[in-house]
Amino acid sequence: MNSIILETHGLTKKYKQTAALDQIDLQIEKGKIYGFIGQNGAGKTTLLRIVTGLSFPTDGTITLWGESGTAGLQAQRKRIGCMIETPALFPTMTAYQNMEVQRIQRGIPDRAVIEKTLHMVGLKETGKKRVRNFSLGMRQRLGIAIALLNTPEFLILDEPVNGLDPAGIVEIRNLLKSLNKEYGMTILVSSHILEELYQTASRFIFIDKGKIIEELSDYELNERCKRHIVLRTTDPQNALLVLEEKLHTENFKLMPDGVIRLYDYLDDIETVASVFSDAHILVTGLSVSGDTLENYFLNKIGGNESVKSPEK
Ligand SMILES: Nc1ncnc2c1ncn2[C@@H]1O[C@H](COP(=O)(O)OP(=O)(O)OP(=O)(O)O)[C@@H](O)[C@H]1O
Repeated sequence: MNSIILETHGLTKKYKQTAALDQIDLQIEKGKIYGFIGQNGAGKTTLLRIVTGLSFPTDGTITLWGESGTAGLQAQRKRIGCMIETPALFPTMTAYQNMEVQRIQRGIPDRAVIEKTLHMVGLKETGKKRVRNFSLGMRQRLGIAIALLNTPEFLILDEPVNGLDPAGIVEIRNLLKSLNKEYGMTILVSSHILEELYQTASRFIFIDKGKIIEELSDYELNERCKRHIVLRTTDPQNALLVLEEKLHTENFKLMPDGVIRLYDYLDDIETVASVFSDAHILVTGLSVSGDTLENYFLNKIGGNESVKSPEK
């Protein structure tokens, strides 16, 4: 099955006493956008640097498109585009001129790739405008354009929305979605703020203190963060009938453990209690649950401290 682009097993990186990465097992599938979420110092950059060959692991294996030997990895890395450090842009040059410098440095023969790539990131019309007059969002898009120069199948971006204002975040979000949708690009993008990638990624990988602590789909994340009433009864089947017949809702879900999640009546929990009492169904638990994205993230990493971006 060739849908796995990147796979790591027991990937570990130690700096003296610090384990920047601790036994990371990871799989990245073709065609998805992965949000790689973790607070500052969690290990995101370290992992991305190892995948792109800028750094080496202390232990563990890494496989790219099925290749894991040194030469094989080097060959496969040509299929990756990355923006890990802020790209060195020449402020007095235009977007095109900056791209031309990069093209020559990287020995990419086809000049037409510049126009094509600038078009992909929505910078084709910037003409003679110098980069020093670009917004931060435009500069980040130019950085992404540079990462796209080798027409990669797999794009790796480290905190591309860091420091951007909401409009800039939307620009990058739309860009990543279109690269994924129109060009089928697989994307791994890191951030220390879940909210920033929430509407972009289709899968989320949470990292904390060098360990992967959870991986889930956008659907699962939505489910966990969606506010709902948690209803426990001794008779779930009849409880569902009561919801339909007395509260006229089908907006609920019976979970495998018999708990009912009700997505209506969140502000009227007393009514819910009273219809069950009238129907003589014993309710053993009734509470409102669900989290904001930020709380979900904070709970995952087990604390409030140092999660918020110092820049914000
Ligand atoms: N060259 C290095 N020497 C020593 N320690 C390092 C080095 N690079 C990273 N670390 C440590 O490894 C850990 C992970 O750092 P990393 O940069 O990967 O985190 P991050 O999740 O990318 O956070 P940030 O967003 O702040 O870059 C941190 O404790 C960091 O201090």
